[in-house]
Amino acid sequence: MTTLLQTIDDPAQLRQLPRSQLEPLAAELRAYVLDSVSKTGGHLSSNLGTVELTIALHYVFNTPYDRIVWDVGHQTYPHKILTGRRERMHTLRQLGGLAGFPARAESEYDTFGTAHSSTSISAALGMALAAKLKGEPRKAIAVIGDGAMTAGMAFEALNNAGVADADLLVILNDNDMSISPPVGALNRYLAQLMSGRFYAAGKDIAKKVLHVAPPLFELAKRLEEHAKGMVVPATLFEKFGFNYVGPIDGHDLESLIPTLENMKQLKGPQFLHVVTKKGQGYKLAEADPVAYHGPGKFDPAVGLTKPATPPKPTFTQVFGQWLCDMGAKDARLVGITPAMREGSGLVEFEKRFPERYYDVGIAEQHAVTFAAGMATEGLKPVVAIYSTFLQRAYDQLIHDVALQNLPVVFALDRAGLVGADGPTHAGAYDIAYLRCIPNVSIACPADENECRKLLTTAFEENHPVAVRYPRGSGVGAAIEPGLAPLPFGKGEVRRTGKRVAVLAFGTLLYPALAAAEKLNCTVANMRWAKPLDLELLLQLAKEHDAIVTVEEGAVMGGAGSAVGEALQAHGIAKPMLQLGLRDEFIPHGDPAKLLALQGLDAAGIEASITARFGELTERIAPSLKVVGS
Ligand SMILES: Cc1ncc(C[n+]2csc(CCOP(=O)(O)OP(=O)(O)O)c2C)c(N)n1
Ligand SMILES: CC(=O)[C@@H](O)[C@H](O)COP(=O)(O)O
Ligand SMILES: [Mg+2]
Repeated sequence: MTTLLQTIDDPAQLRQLPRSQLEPLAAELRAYVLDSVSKTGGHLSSNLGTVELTIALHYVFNTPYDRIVWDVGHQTYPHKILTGRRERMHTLRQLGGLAGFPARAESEYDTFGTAHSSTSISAALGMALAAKLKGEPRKAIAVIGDGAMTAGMAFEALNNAGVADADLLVILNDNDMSISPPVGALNRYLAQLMSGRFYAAGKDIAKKVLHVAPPLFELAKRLEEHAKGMVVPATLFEKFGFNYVGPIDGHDLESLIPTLENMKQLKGPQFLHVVTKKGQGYKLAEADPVAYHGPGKFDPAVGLTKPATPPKPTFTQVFGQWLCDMGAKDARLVGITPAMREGSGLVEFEKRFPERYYDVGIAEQHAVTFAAGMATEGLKPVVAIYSTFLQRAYDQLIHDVALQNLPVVFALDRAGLVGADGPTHAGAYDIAYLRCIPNVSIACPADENECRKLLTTAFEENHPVAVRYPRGSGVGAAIEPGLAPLPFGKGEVRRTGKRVAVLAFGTLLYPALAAAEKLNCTVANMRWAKPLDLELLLQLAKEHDAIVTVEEGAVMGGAGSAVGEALQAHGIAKPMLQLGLRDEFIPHGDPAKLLALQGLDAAGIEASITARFGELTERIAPSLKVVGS
């Protein structure tokens, strides 16, 4: 039997449905999302929460002519399903499959690529003003979550949009959650809006917007009424120049559709506040939206389960443990996260040291300058941040931390390829973007034990140091429990071979060792991309005919470039091969496969060395014995 959902390959078909069929459609869509995410893994709670909103938006607006920009984009699975991608949902976040976020290359309905948060209002305002300049009557809609709304960028856009003569609709999807429970004064304010006498049942609100009034007129009227003490104060969003409507129930199509239909006719900046529940409709996700924010595969009948045998600790866990241990030893340590408590491994630290734990919201720029301020007062801030999200705070890193040479530790998680999230989240650039900043050092641990030790080294230094480590686990090195550091700026030789020296930065040391074992190359674990261990480098250059560098980061400007620059500066001309991430955006997919495609697995490294320096190498052993593993 054909289901209702199967009849929708395009939102134009959705718009033909009678209103009475939308609720059954929502039920099917929700079940489809749950079923497909349980088979592929991916973002779940946020998608279960946007089912009705997605239907209502495509039902009321003439998409793709009207533009919907989804903030972060991790809530767009219902949108993907309704816009012709239903049958490809089983490929989600896999190599060659659908992306986990909106992607312009994937569909004309994905009007703007997102994944880093809080860009939607800016982008939609740009679209709205472009439409105006071109004389096109299209609408632009930004859908932004309460978490994403905490970022400075969202407020920069509101500030601009509130006085722009643009037909922009901002929809605040307020589920009272970020990935973890939301933080900050804005969250408190939104809670007040919901609990106070502003709150009205959806249908009443729908009536309120039935008469189409120019927003400025509405605002003037409200100000007048306020002066007379007749109404509650204008909301923050009205003060920003928006016509504010809400809050309304974001799961009630009978509220959403008439409200959107009416707001569609209004001119100028409009703001609709909808209230949704993260995980709506799947009891386990409703009860624990954090666990179901981005689960792996699971059986929906059972829910998430613990693996029978405990897996190797992830680098994130190694960091989290180190932070607690160092926090116990040194009361100056403070832990800072821009809204990534779980992902960055700070759950335990918050429990044990709540007074030294700071979740600042989705506010990377603020997080970095906030850390700088603390460092000026003698504290030792550790900013736990994904490599990709530190990109947001580049000026703060240079101007507020490095220029003043402040001792801030950057625990740079997700360095290198991250897999299913794809190019938006890959930590490909940190070595390149950090290396050029004076005073900043960069440690690249090769395994879990080194990670712990290098964090200690970083903490003991009196200047900014980043310790970069990848998503997931490494080789499973035994972790020494103490807090002993490794020497600052020093690497080590891990294998002595002939003629070709392979210099590895980070976890690719292990495939490099495997490749070198076959070709009888020397391998150095360089550990620091900055400062380079010059003594070791010059020694290796003297003793070998060729140098190969290996890193899980962009080749351009990366650690290999640093080696080339250093050799040149010392007047050493050596044939060099730089292996790392190519100058391209690397798609989503299984990280091991992606690394292999980049030629960064053992076989790829061996093949590249053979292709370039084959005559210098000796093929010595058929086995893949890895030194030190
Ligand atoms: C710049 C940036 N920082 C952090 C993140 C990680 N992140 C993804 S979703 C999310 C929470 C977003 O909360 P909200 O906008 O309320 O959406 P919800 O998850 O509640 O649906 C965070 C912190 C990100 N994507 N981009
Ligand atoms: C959408 C977003 O930015 C996060 O949910 C991210 O996908 C989390 O990534 P990790 O799974 O690596 O923590
Ligand atoms: Mg939210």
